[in-house]
Amino acid sequence: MSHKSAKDFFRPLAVGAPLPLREIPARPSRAIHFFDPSNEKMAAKIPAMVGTVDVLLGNLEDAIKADNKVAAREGLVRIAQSTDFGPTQLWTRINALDSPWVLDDLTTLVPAIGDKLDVIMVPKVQGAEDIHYVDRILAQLEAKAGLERPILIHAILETARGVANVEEICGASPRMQGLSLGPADLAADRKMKTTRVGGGHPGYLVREDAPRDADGGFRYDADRFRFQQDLWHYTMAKMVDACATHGIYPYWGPFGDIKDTVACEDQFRNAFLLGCVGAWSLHPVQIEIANRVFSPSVEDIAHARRVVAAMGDGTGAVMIDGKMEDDASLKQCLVLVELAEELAAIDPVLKATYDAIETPEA
Ligand SMILES: CC(C)(COP(=O)(O)OP(=O)(O)OC[C@H]1O[C@@H](n2cnc3c(N)ncnc32)[C@H](O)[C@@H]1OP(=O)(O)O)[C@@H](O)C(=O)NCCC(=O)NCCSC(=O)C[C@](C)(O)C(=O)O
Ligand SMILES: [Mg+2]
Repeated sequence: MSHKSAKDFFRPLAVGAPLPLREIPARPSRAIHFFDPSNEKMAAKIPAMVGTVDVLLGNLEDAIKADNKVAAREGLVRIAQSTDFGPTQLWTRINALDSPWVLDDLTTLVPAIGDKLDVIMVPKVQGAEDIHYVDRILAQLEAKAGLERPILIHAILETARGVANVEEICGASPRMQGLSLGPADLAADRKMKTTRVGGGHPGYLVREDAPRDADGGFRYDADRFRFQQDLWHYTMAKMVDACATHGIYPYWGPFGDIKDTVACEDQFRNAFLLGCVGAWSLHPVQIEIANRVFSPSVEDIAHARRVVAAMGDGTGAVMIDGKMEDDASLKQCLVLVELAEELAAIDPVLKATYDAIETPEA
């Protein structure tokens, strides 16, 4: 296998294409809100959603009927050209690389709205070769269109091979912005036996030990505590490590049970706690959940600022509320404080909330 030199990695892949980025900016992306640009009712709502959600994503792949693929592509061009997105990012999800639509997706979108598109989400990525293909064709199209900044790539992890190759996918191009977990396609590809789009399953559980009866035997009753386990823990943790290693961002994907906002919140919070920066929203009701869950809480920020103030130059150890704090726990607190600052910069309500927290004297 041949490897690029470190310097080659940051040279454009086509003459005249913009220089690749050396770091992926930490732009807030708590909710990636999906809409179908061929659905007129949905599309009509998009301009008014600018500023209420971090990312608006015009979906061209699954969930768009085959007969509407061209209308969705053209609808996205129209919406992008006629909307001022302000602080909100515009992303798209193109069709799969083996589909009859993807070449036209790329050759239409980049010249028409490449200056407005921040990120292109690529579904069903299997390995680095898929990223290399998109990387080169984007460079050619960017050069032709005279674009000044590179469009970034986000891969969906939704095949067993993609999961096995997750590290090479993350490191395949300086365009790589992040990964989302696609629980529906991944379940099908692995032949998992859940038919749900994300979430737990009542059959995937651990049961309390059988209690002993009076003569020292066991009572194997069905009626014992059961704890549902997380079907997605392994994949999510693997994805988070791969993204952190390569300096890109991990996301939970969709939660299909739109009416169960409580379980959606749980799924999103698990992802937040494990290191993800956001999740997808499929319906307007999920935007508020993601915005809340992927923003550090007032309690977390109050605590983190206390630790920052108490740690002075960042070395040594102190006691706060009976707990030891040191260099490492200070770093944990700085993760939350820095995230809060990034979010406050684009979310005035959150800024006011964080500003109102009493900060202790150093
Ligand atoms: C779930 C559905 C069918 C319910 O649609 P509905 O019309 O039944 O919902 P509703 O509650 O009746 O809608 C209320 C209002 O909100 C509007 N609305 C509703 N949704 C949206 C939206 N997203 N954006 C903007 N507006 C929206 C809708 O048009 C309606 O407007 P109205 O009040 O004027 O009548 C609908 O919300 C929808 O189609 N959402 C997007 C689905 C989607 O993008 N799926 C693909 C991503 S998941 C995936 O691909 C898997 C993955 C990763 O690949 C893998 O795991 O493998
Ligand atoms: Mg999928």
